[in-house]
Amino acid sequence: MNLKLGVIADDFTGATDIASFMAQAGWQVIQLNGRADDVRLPDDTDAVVISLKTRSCPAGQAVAESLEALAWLDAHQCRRVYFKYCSTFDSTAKGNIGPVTDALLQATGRSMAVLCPALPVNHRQVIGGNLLVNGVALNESGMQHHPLTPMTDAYLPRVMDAQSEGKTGLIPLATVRQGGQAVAQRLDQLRQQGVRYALADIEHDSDLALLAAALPAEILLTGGSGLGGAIALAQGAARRVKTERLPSATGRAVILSGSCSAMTNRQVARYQQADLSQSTPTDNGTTTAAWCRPIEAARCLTEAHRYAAELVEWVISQPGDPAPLLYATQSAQAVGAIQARHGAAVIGQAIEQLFADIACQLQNLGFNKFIIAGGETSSLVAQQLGVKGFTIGQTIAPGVPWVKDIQRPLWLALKSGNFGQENFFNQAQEHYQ
Ligand SMILES: Nc1ncnc2c1ncn2[C@@H]1O[C@H](COP(=O)(O)OP(=O)(O)O)[C@@H](O)[C@H]1O
Ligand SMILES: O=C(O)[C@@H](O)C(=O)COP(=O)(O)O
Repeated sequence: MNLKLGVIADDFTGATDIASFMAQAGWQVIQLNGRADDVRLPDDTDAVVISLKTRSCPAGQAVAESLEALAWLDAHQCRRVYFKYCSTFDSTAKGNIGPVTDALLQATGRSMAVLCPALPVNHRQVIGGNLLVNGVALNESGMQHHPLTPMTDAYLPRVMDAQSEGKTGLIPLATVRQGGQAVAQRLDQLRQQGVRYALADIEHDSDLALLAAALPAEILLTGGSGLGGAIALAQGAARRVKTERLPSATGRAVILSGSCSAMTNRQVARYQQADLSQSTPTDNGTTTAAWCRPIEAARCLTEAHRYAAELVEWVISQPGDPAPLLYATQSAQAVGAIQARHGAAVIGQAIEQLFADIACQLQNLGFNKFIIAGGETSSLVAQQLGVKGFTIGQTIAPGVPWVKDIQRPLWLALKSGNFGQENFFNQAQEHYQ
């Protein structure tokens, strides 16, 4: 095995995101659940993406699991390592992007890392070191309300320096656009200034292409999925024309939404609009379509097992088309009130676990398609479904492909909180064959 790129991703939606961009560029990509030592990789594998759930866990655990993943990549003769984190730089106050980057730098013997969260196709740009989401500053984009990793500062050098051992410097947009030599000179200059992390300004995909071509091999790669896709393209990956596989129309599907991101809120609202004549009242007096059911957060704490069984019964009693949706998705205000009552981590984990329990029971009952919204949610569900690895299928929306369990006839769509159009849940179901 001689992998061109090995990616260590801090959650599962992020992993499918970067895997899909590299696959679209023509690479053979396998996504693994952790180290997955017993998965046999196809001989022509170009890149492996190791999916972890390390975005919001304690920094020490994130470092340890990332180093284990690195050891696996080393053992598979991986030429280049990429640490994939969120295009909105999601991290807690204590990390984990900084600590993991520092640990990977030390373990790989490199002195500098590039930071490149930008993903222009999904409207994430870095200009003057500031991260813009849909044209507004990160801290005004809705990400300031994230349940686990609220982002309250758009100026990334400050965010990175607060959680890492080194100092961040900028590769300005003009330098990126001058290409290879200018970027190399800027990296040298930053190195002489004692800078350890070089944050790249990126406005368009064309800037990513220039950066991908300019970065020397001794720089540790870190960032969102945009740079990963650009690296695959830069290496002439579009040599393979693949027929992408699609989920089978036979077998049942369910949608589980544990994301409270702004776009997921709109997607859940849109999915319920399909036929309001069939709406039913919910406990808080609002109405929801017959195939959609909100989760009552407190019951995940007080009677988790009974509640999971009740929700499974409800899912299997639904006609199935459209796929039933269970959602914990709520507005930032409602989430704030729930967290104040129960604690953010406690309630977050309880809801994730409820979804994972439901998914496992439904899988045992023959469900073969799972559409999951939310990175932490998707990560726990995929881990507990026991998926060892995934092959990458057709793209539903930029950064969200259908993926197939490498060993079983089981399909998943793992949707990052803010990815996809408003009608994503319907779109995902239009891909069956
Ligand atoms: N109604 C709710 N109240 C409190 N926390 C919630 C609620 N719904 C979901 N959560 C938690 O919020 C977190 C959302 O994170 P995640 O799944 O990564 O979504 P995203 O992709 O939008 O970041 C999860 O831990 C989830 O369990
Ligand atoms: O880079 C991205 O934006 C995504 O790949 C990602 O990591 C999103 O995280 P979640 O919204 O928590 O799924």
